[in-house]
This record gives sequence, structure tokens and C-alpha cells, in this order.
Amino acid sequence: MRRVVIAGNWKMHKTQAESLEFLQSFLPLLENTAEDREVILCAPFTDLSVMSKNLHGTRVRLGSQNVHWEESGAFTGEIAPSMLTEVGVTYAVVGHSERRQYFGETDETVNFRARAAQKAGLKPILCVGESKQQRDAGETEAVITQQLKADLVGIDLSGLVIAYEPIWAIGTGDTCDSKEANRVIGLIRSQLSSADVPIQYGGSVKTANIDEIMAQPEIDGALVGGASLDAEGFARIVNYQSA
Ligand SMILES: O=C(CO)COP(=O)(O)O
Repeated sequence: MRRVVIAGNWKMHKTQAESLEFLQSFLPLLENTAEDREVILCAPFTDLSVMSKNLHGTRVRLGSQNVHWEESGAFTGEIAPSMLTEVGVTYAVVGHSERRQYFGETDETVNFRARAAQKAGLKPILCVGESKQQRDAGETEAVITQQLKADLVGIDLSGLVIAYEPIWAIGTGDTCDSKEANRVIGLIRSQLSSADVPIQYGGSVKTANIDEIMAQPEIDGALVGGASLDAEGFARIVNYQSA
């Protein structure tokens, strides 16, 4: 039985004060959330410590948005796995398309990060997905196959979440049709040697489309950007109505 995993990726949003304000509104809205749903907030590094204290004893897990592969050293601007585990982080997003696109992340560095995360006891949320140009050229399957092959070298599938995030659907309001997302996620699953890896969909997920997305049989959750910034809205997403 695969787990349902709903994660908010705040990207570069929310100060500490704003993160606490969010939790104050958000946590009470989870009182009736189905037990089998894992709820994660991937917050900026500066929020993690204070959020961790405020999430103690709750069902919400913390995620970082990146992690380096070394434990320490001259890597200005990076964060070590142990720095994250020390403050109570459980998950680490790796290979987000914004990191690949704007910060020179390659499949090789994504793989280093994912492996280091697992070694430190963090669960990677590995993002894969094609660009608009690649989709239009009919390369979706090939791109994703290549990403999975390179990103998963040496990865223990039992401690992994995968997010299928078509780049053209991120932050555009242009959600991937849920049946098409289901098809691609099925394809991703067919390439894994374990049937138990939760695979999320990400890209313009919102309160208006979450029920339809989660009704798809291959889709095990969502990685939510913009719509995770609002406590009521994200709570509605977490509390999606199952078919
Ligand atoms: O990139 C995303 C989550 O990681 C998706 O962002 P949006 O939900 O804002 O489209």
C-alpha cells in the first residue's frame, strides 16, 4: 500500500514570523485530516528551526528545499545534511526544476544530494519533469527516463518520494491534465524496481483541482508551490475529498 504524501514547497517565501503565523492558522485545520496522509512543509532554511519547535508533537513533517552532499567545507551558500537533521528536518527536496534551471543543478549533483540526504537519514523528494519544448518535441518519456536513470544511482527506493513536475505547469496556472499526469506517473512507476515509492504530481495544484488530481490511481500526493502559502487553502488541499 503506497503512502499519500502532500507537501508544500514554499520556495523563497515567508520569514520566521510569517511561518509561525501560518502554523497558527494551519495546524487546527488538520484535526480531522485522514490519518494515512503525510503532511510536509518545505520551508526556507531560516524558518526550519523555529518551525520545528512549533511542530513538535504534531503530524506535520519538515522539509528543506535543498541539501549539499558534503558534511562540511568551503561551499558558500550550501547546507549540510546534519545541519538539517539537527533542527528536526525529515525530508529534502532535490532536483527541483528551479534549481536545475537557475542554479546549474545537473543530474549528477542531484544524485549526489539525494544520496547524501539518505546517508544522513533524510528522505529525498526527487523532482523530475520535462520542459514545454521537450513536451512539444515528444520527448517527455525520454527526458524522464534519463533523469530517473541518472538521479537514482545508488538510491534506496524505500526512503524516497518522487515528484513529477512538468516545468510548463509550474507557477503558470496551466495544470497538466490529471489523466496525462496519471499516465506519466504510471510510466515513472514502471521504471522503478519497487512498487511502493510514493509519486506526487506538482504544477499549479490548487484547491479547485486537488480532488480530481488525487482521484487518479497512480497519483499518490502533490507537491504544492503557490497554493501552499495560504494556510486555509493548503489545509483544503491536504483535506482533499477522496473519490
Ligand atoms: O514547483 C512547484 C512545487 O515544487 C509547483 O509550484 P506551483 O504549485 O506554484 O505551480
